[in-house]
Amino acid sequence: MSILNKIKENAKKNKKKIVLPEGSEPRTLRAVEIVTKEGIADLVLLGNENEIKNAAKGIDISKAEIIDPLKSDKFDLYVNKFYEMRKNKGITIEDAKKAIADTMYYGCMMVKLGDADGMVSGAIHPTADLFRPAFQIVKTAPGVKVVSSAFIMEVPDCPYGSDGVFVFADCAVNPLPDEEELAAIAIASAKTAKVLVGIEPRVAMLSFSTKGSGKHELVDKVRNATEIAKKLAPDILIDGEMQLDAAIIKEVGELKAPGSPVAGKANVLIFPDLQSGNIGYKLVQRLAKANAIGPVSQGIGAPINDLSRGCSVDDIVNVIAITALQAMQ
Ligand SMILES: CC(C)(COP(=O)(O)OP(=O)(O)OC[C@H]1O[C@@H](n2cnc3c(N)ncnc32)[C@H](O)[C@@H]1OP(=O)(O)O)[C@@H](O)C(=O)NCCC(=O)NCCS
Ligand SMILES: CC(=O)OP(=O)(O)O
Repeated sequence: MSILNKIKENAKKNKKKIVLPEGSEPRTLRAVEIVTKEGIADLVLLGNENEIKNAAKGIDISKAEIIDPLKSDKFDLYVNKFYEMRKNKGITIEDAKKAIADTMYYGCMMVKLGDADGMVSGAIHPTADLFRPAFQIVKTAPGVKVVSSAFIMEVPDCPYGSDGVFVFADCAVNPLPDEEELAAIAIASAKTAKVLVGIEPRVAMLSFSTKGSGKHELVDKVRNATEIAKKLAPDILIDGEMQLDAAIIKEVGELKAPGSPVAGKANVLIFPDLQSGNIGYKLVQRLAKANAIGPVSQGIGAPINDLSRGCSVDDIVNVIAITALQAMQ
């Protein structure tokens, strides 16, 4: 059974309520039909009811709940909660009303207050529009330094990684992680590989250099991050710095990083910054025709996940299933 089918089957065992703030977005509505028909999750669509119903003509969304934040009897409660959370940042009650009228903020507040188990958005909003309210309302999970994101990559006809399955991070959130943040991203991604994907993580800290072959402060940063991650999580197989070929191809790994427990067999690839991470996953997705599942949020206080604006209907179904599964953990 494919990873996705496993995730969907597990999600069905204990149906969770997932809120979708982009309530009238056409791909989202088609995903709603599939998710509710297959029984993967219960869904809430946010937005103006007429707009949602018009956009859904010919699509069966009858099993989903629709909430218009502006007409909701929870509106004032959410406004007051948000005001209390952010008043020390200088916001007024009017600012709080404006925020909660935005479906992204309303959805995050539903999750925060237990009115939904998770949230998925981002088919028409850029990533920052989702993560800002998520950071402000849900915040990071206890003990987590930084929220990051990972893609589960299924590369067809690929002998590398775990039979073509990889976790790539960070591809969506942190533009320029420092050494500690990079280490935290590596540890969080190993957990995603183990818990969500069910593979034993072998984490490569990627660079343009392998074990000192290149000299630059950017290389030093990846090497230092590797040491920090190893100290923080001695039970995880992490190594670096290394180039992508040394990380995934046995012969190159043996040549460039002899004795490494990870080189040549890495299945978790940690990119040094968001430029390389975001470009890297899209290259593999588009040129190698990989299934890119995500971005899956890591280290956030509740299951809130983004989509790429280039997502397909199936991508949305997949991220909803993952979010439901995260809500069970
Ligand atoms: C995610 C992002 C919006 C955060 O932006 P930011 O400018 O740091 O946000 P703000 O300064 O408004 O911070 C908002 C809050 O989030 C917190 N925060 C920011 N980044 C965080 C992170 N990675 N983890 C946890 N908290 C974070 C801040 O500490 C702040 O908290 P506070 O307001 O309670 O003090 C920004 O990093 C970003 O745009 N990233 C790139 C997204 C992107 O374009 N991806 C490519 C396509 S997927
Ligand atoms: C993850 C990602 O790259 O998102 P978008 O394509 O929406 O920018």
